[in-house]
Amino acid sequence: MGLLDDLKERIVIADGAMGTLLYAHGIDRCFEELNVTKPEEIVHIHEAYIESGAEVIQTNTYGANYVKLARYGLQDDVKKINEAAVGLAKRAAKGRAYVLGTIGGLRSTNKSAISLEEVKRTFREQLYVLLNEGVDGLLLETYYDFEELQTVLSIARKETTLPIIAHVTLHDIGVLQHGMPLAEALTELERLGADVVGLNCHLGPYHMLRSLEEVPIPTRAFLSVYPNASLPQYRDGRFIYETSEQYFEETARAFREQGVRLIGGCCGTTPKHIAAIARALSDRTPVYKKEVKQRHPIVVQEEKQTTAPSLADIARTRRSIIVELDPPKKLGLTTFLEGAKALKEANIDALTLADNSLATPRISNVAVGTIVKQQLGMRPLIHITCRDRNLIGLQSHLMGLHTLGMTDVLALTGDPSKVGDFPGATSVYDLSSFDLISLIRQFNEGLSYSGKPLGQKTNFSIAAAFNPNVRHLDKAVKRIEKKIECGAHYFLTQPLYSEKQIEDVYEATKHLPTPIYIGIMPLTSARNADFLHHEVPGITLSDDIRNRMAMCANDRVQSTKEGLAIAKALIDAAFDLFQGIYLITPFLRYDMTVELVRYIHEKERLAKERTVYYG
Ligand SMILES: Cc1cc2nc3c(=O)[nH]c(=O)nc-3n(C[C@H](O)[C@H](O)[C@H](O)COP(=O)(O)OP(=O)(O)OC[C@H]3O[C@@H](n4cnc5c(N)ncnc54)[C@H](O)[C@@H]3O)c2cc1C
Ligand code: MET
Ligand SMILES: [Zn+2]
Repeated sequence: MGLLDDLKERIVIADGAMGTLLYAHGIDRCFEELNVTKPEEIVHIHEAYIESGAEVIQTNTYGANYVKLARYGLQDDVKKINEAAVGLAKRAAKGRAYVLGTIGGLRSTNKSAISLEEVKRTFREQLYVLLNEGVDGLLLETYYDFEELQTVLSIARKETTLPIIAHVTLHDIGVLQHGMPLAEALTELERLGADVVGLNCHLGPYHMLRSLEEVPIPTRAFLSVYPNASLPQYRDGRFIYETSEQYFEETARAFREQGVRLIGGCCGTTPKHIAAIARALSDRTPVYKKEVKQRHPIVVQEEKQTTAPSLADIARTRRSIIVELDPPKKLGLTTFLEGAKALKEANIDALTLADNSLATPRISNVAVGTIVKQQLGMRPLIHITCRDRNLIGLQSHLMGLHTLGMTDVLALTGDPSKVGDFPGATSVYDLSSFDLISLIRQFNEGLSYSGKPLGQKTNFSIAAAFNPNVRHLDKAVKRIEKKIECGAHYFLTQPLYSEKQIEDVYEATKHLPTPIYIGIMPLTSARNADFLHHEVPGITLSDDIRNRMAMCANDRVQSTKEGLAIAKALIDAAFDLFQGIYLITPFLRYDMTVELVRYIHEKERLAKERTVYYG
């Protein structure tokens, strides 16, 4: 008889949390290291769960993988820690309980931070140790990212015929992080060969029950659930979980009605919770039938389509000029608004507004964008970085932009705080630019990050950054290809300072379907040129350009003229290759960008005249 035979006959009780129990005992570092340094404590916890009624226990290896152990400098101890864990669980089980080798998910919000290759490598390393040590089955748990779970489950299924339990983790009731319904996910896990499918962590019993109400009893696999004890409370600098055991007893019976066969606990649960489950389900009788609640169809109101074409569409069909005018670093908008007005009169397609560029605080670009839109009737393109807002703040920000009717956004990782005025400030980076682009695309489908319906689809047109000022242009192009896969509609480049570079960028990107706005920023002085050349990573100015600026070093009028002449030559180089031109206004010197806008329009007019004249 094995675990699967038992599950065929009856409900099986599993253990509860390890990590939060150790944390409650005052341990606030690598829990898995204790397999080696405090083995008795781990054995003691396993025993407590078995004595409470657990027939299945899991090794203390949730985070015993290369990536997570590296946070504690223990990356070389993957084998030692996993080997020890299996030994301790077996020692405690003494044949009274099945021992599952646990492997936890790596990816959370910042999906792109860990590539699938890294996921595979890390998983395999841990998997082989656990299998070699003779576990009775595998528990793949706390997978927020479904792609990751599909990947590791497929690997594990090829490597072993032992029972595999595969658990997703939800942010919200009934849906995975990108909106996939739970029932669909569990069916897919069954198809990939999991013997037991279910969910663990993050949600307490109430939300898990509501999630399971929409899940049919699987045909071949068994259903499992490991709820958290409750939502955690933050008290006196510590996280605390609280639930009554009575409540756990009641919910265990309700889980039985949902067809659950394997039931344990996740964060916050203790041997007392497991004892409560065992009491509630003392006869272990399963149910074979249930009524499945139909998922409410997601009501998504189509966003009223704006009649204005997107900046991507504009650049596909005609010359398009967008101009960056940074929100001021000091209070007061007089000069800024004069500049915006002058640019509007010069006839630009949009005003791009940076998000605290160079990690230095400026008046919020949404505040400035609102004024520009409402008072001047201009089209703002709002830059959004992942530096200053966490996943909550970013989503709230996007909802706010949608509400204000600002649909043009530039999704960026953003300059790190280290480079700015407040180097000690945190750079949040819950998401990278890739994740942010994907998030905005998901908003356009009417779903929040957690997969929850937003009630409406947003209508964002998504721009992304392209930095050709790198040693290997092909690598930068690969990055933008990845951004296109994530959902980017068009690109804005960093400022370029050589005609040859503009041609190289054209050659390297002409296969792409997305328009590119070429960045051009006029030089204002010799010092400005020297700064860019020597201190801004990636930017190189030719000797000729620096000499030209140096020749008029102390003459503002001449410097402006020379800076504009250089910029115009760059515009000439870009003109026939790219329809989109992105002018960057240096130091609120809008007189310079206004002049360049006029120059482009004039060039355009002459080009059209020539076409008419020559046919
Ligand atoms: C058009 C434009 C507008 C910008 N606006 C703002 C703004 O409003 N606020 C602000 O703070 N910053 C802004 N920046 C700066 C930007 O955040 C940094 O230049 C950033 O490094 C590149 O853009 P990203 O944030 O999309 O980074 P991503 O493309 O997401 O790159 C993030 C990080 O990955 C690494 N990386 C990037 N390219 C490569 C490569 N080829 N090879 C290896 N590693 C690489 C770098 O460490 C980089 O910092 C802007 C940049 C551009 C081009
Ligand atoms: N099962 C593991 C533990 O209890 C992981 C829980 S989810 C973070 O420590
Ligand atoms: Zn948990």
